[in-house]
This record gives sequence, structure tokens and C-alpha cells, in this order.
Amino acid sequence: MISAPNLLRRGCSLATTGLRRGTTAANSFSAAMTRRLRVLVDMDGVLADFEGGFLKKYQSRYPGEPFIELEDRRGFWVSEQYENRKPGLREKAISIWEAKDFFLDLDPIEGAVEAVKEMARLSNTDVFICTSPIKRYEYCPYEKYAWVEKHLGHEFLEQIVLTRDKTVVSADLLIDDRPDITGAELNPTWEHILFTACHNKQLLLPLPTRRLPSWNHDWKGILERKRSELNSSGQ
Ligand SMILES: Cc1cn([C@H]2C[C@H](O)[C@@H](COP(=O)(O)O)O2)c(=O)[nH]c1=O
Ligand SMILES: [Mg+2]
Ligand SMILES: [Mg+2]
Repeated sequence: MISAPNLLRRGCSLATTGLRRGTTAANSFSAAMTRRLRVLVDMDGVLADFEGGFLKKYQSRYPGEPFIELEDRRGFWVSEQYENRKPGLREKAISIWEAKDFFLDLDPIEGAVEAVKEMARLSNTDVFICTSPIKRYEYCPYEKYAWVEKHLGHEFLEQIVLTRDKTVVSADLLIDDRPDITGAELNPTWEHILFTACHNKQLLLPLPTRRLPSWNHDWKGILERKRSELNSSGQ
């Protein structure tokens, strides 16, 4: 049995205040307290189509250079695969996402906007957009905020976490297309759900990593499973 102060510390909300006849005060209190689920949702490759936007602008800016079809993309780093294709393409690739309007112009990934809005409306669920800006900061951080406002609405600006180290952010789930998410915290609180992208679709995942193949798949099931795991383990 978790104590009331502990429940409150863990972000539970008081769903009802009445005590029903035949139940102990402790049981009623416990049943009335609901653990909130905190979900981090990545932006590039999960909400915003970084890969598609990159390829379109790269081809238009460097029409004579070789490019990599999305179905042939392998590995998280676009810059590395381009450099391997032809030395010198790393800088050309980087110049694309360092340019003004790159992040703002990205199209939403199919189903992402509707799914995240719906996720945020679920009761006992808090959704944060957790995204890593590039270090060349002239445009990227501003444009990430502007993208969120444009596609998700002004109220979502409260939900943005910009960080280059997602391991130090505390949550229950992180939905992210990057397979290797490491940082200062060796044991992040979140469970990583790998969002399928062109660059990671071939990967065999080490257990127990789970995938969300797209926003048309059962993301609600993933949240509900996590919620019941946390409830049954008393966390
Ligand atoms: C593919 C690729 C990406 N980046 C940058 C672009 C974004 O700012 C981050 C990825 O952010 P996420 O929160 O993990 O989605 O990385 C890069 O610098 N080089 C690349 O090849
Ligand atoms: Mg990403
Ligand atoms: Mg909610």
C-alpha cells in the first residue's frame, strides 16, 4: 500500500472525495487517487517529417549531387550516410538543416497531429514534446516553437522540452525514432518506444524495446499497458 503523501508526490490526482459504505478509508483513498501518465513525444522523425523535408530541400539545392532514397536510408545520422556516399556531402547535408525555415517548413508525419492532440485530451495523461535542437541555434529553437504553435496550437507551447539530453527528463514513456538514446542519466525513468522511421525500420531491437510502427497503430494500447504496469507495480 502506498501512503497518501507518496501518491501525491507521484503526481496522482484526487478523482473523488466521497467514502463509500463498506470500504476502509485507506482503500477508498487509494482507489480515488489516480497515477498520471507522463509521455514524452519526440519531434523530428515522430511529429515532423525531418527525412522527407531534408531530401526535398537537398535535391533542390544540390541537383547535381548524389542522394539517398528514403527507402535506402540506414542509421540515424543523415550526415554520416551522405559522407559515406561521397566525401564532402556531410557539410552539404548539414547546410540544409542549418538553413532558415528548414524546421518550420517540415510537414507533419501522417496522423501525428491528431494523435498527439487526442493523447493530450486523455484523462490522467500529460504529454510533452521532447526535442533536441541543433547547436547552430539561429533558427532551429525558434522554428521548433513556431512549428508546434502552427500545427498543435498555442496551448502546446507549454508542453515543449528542448534538450540535447533526454535521459535527464523524467517521464514514463518516450516515443522517439532514435534507437540509441543515451546521456548523463544511465537509468532514465522512461521506457523508450521506438517510433519506426526509414532509417530504423531494419533494426532488430534488443528486448524489451517496443516499437510504434506509425501513428495509425495502437498508440493508446501502449499507453494503457504502461499505465497498468505502473499501477500493478505500485509506482
Ligand atoms: C539526422 C540528423 C539529425 N540531426 C539533428 C536534427 C535534430 O535537431 C536532432 C534530432 O533530434 P531528435 O530530438 O533526436 O529527433 O539531430 C543532426 O544534427 N544530424 C543528422 O544527421
Ligand atoms: Mg527524432
Ligand atoms: Mg491530459
